[in-house]
Amino acid sequence: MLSKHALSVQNGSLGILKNIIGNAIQPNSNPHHVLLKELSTNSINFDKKINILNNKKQYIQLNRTFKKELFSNNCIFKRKFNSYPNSNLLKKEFNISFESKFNSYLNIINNNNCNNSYNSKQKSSFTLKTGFNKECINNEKLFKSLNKNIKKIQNSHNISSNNDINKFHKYPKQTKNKTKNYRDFYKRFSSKNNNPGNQKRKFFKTRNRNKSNRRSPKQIIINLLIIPVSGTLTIKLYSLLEQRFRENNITTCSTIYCEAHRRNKGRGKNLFIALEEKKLNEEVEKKENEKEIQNNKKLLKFLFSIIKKDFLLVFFVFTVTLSAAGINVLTPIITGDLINVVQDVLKRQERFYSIDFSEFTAPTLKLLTLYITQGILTFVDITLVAKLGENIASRLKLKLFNSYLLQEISFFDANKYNDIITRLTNDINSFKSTFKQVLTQGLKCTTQVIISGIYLISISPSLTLTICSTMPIIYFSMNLYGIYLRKLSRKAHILEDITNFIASEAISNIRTVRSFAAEPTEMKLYQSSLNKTSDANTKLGFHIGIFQGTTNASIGSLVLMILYFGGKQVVQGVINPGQLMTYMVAMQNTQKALSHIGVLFGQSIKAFGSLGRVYEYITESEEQSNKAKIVVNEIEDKIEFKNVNFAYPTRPESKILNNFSLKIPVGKVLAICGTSGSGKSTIGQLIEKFYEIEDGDILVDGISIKNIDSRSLRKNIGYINQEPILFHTTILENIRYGNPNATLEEVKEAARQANASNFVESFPKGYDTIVGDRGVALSGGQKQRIAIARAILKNPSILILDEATSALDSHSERIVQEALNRLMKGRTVIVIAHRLSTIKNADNIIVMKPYSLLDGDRINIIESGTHRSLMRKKGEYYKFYKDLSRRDKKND
Ligand SMILES: Nc1ncnc2c1ncn2[C@@H]1O[C@H](COP(=O)(O)OP(=O)(O)OP(=O)(O)O)[C@@H](O)[C@H]1O
Repeated sequence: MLSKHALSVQNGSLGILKNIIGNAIQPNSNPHHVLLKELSTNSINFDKKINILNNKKQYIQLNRTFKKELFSNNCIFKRKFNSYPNSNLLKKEFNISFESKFNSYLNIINNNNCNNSYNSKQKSSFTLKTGFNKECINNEKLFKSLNKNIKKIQNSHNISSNNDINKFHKYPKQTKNKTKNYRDFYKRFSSKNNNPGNQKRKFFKTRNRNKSNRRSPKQIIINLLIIPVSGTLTIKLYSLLEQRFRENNITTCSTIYCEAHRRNKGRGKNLFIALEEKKLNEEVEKKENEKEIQNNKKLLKFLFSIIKKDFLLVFFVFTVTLSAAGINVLTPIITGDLINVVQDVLKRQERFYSIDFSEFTAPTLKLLTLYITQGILTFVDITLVAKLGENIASRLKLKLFNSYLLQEISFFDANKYNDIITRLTNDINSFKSTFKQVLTQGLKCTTQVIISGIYLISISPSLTLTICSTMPIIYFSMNLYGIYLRKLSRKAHILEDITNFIASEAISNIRTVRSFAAEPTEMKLYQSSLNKTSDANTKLGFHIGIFQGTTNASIGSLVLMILYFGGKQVVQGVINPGQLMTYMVAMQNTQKALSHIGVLFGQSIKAFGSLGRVYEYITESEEQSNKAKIVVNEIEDKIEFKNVNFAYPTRPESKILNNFSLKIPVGKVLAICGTSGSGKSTIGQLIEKFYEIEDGDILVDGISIKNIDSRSLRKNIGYINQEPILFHTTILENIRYGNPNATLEEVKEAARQANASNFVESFPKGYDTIVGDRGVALSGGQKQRIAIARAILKNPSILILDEATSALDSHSERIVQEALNRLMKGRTVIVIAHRLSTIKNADNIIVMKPYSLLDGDRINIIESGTHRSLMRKKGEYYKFYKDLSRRDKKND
């Protein structure tokens, strides 16, 4: 509230200040009064405002002209203020520090490039709207008392009401007599020691001296001629320039003011903010436009690079399409010829000549040839375009899929699964179909419109003119309605997507739905969404009906018009009946082609958008993969975290690791334990290079992980977590995922070592058993053992076990643990707390705490050492160990 108020005051003040400076407030309204009143009544608000402005400084850029103008104005203004004879008395009267307020005031003006130049009329309307006048009215009493005081002061100092300040204002219009005042002012204002007392004294002193002292002719010339003339000229020039400047800016100001007015529902208080926002928005808009142009250029280049591989195909499609368009234009002409022949024959029949049907043969044969050629061309066209479309779509899909596989893990955190898949399917498919249509229909329609248009004019220019005057009205109103229809269709599509999403989510989580007995809830949700979709589709159908009906009626009316006006011309002998027929068909074709072009235009914009989305993902992954990397074949020494600071890219504000340092020597076992959310799994993910670190470094054998090729690094790492994900394929293929070249024997051996062979062989189809989507057809322990067999085949030098057995019952856990123990032998192991025995025997144990729970700027590791040393310490690890052993005993 206060800040709004302050803004209003500031805006109002600025306007007044500008008016004072620009002499828009004439002598009777003493600028001091206005300023002093304002400063005194709004002292708190000014302070507040200054704080706001300081925070906003980064948004403010000074316009050079303005800066200059304000600077010069400040000087004049400051002089005026300082020249006031009794500012000290006023200070006392209002008990405020004028100097500081005034400086704050200047600060505001200096820091802000406000283009509000107003003339006096604008000023009054502006101040009225900003509420500044209200302030004045509210403080009328204060103002009156201020005036009284000023009068007292003036009387006590014998200063007439027509005081020097007012004379200064009048200066540009002053005549010879007033030159003296200017000179006095000039001297006084340029004086270094221009405090009010001194100035007053100097003023009278100078006057007296002027009377008594004689001057040299040179000095007289300087005083009487050069100073006033040059001064007058300078001021004239300045006011001229200012006038021009003001005129230029009035339009801007009123726009800004309207904006401010609108934003504040008519109160018009935030002019200043509106000004800043407008400028900021303009800059952002400009940058965005430039960026969009650049992006479109890149996109076209990308599209060209995709299409150019099928250059020959594109060439054939063009040729065939253009030929088909030519035939489409020729058909009505030949039809017209046929009609003329019929008419001739009929005329002759009227005159009792014998009928010769052979005359029909030529145009009929011509028409037949055209229809057959058109059929063949259409066939070739569709086949070629289908091939071209598929080629382009496949290339795009391959590129996009490849980009997905190369994306950083953070990409999958930031983007929804559905969006990712939609771009691969819907977006590319929509682009493909539109591309095909634009290439064939678009090209065909455009050619047809051009050739038919010329032909129509050549048959009857007057008829074409009459028809053309009505066609745009029909065409544009239909297009407008078409936009509305597309909006409705988009809405129906979205609702349909939501309905499908509700169904797919319920089905994919059917176990959860069942266990919570949530079937009725899901049903209700689905039904309500279905109802909405159905309503939207019904509405769409209704409007499509109106659209089609109106379109048909309009086309009918158009045909009628052609028949009416064309028929008249036939009777007048301007055109023959064949030409009328040709005209009618050609016009209908043109009209259809035009509406088709309109639809295609809308579609191509959408398709371009789809391609843009695909391209965005492709370029993102190219940026990732372009970073050159060092290949590591084997990790021989150690992995070292060096002062690592990390936050997940999707949640940059919550820090997970703070100044984290840790050494993991090769061949040793490191156990990480600590409270949930402390970042244990994060360490594993960083070693896998799933995320880039912000600060600090992770060194693998002394090489920064940033420079290491991710794939070569990951080949050395085996990651087994609580919930291993299997592919919807056979057990054999799932185990082989660890090493695609492994033989069946090697797979079986890995399964044996992972304690998986028994249960696999008990299945009727053995290793060929399909595990179901994400392995749903297997138990948790079985999935875990398949994952271990997979890791054994991969043979990694580093193993990360992230709570690998925590979701299993004690029997399965024992079996899996046995397999894990076998897997761990001879490898560097990072165990994220799960089994007491593993933790106990680890070479090093670290205990972590979430960064958010740490006091001050501490690191996440709160304890580290061997089991013995930590137990002796009886700290966090001791508590954790006791908890875990109690839980284990309970489970047993
Ligand atoms: N992909 C992610 N995006 C954003 N934040 C994440 C992501 N993964 C984890 N976090 C956050 O990072 C913090 C540490 O998570 P992490 O999984 O490393 O903890 P943890 O110690 O392994 O926990 P737990 O023992 O419960 O598995 C948590 O606050 C979590 O919410």
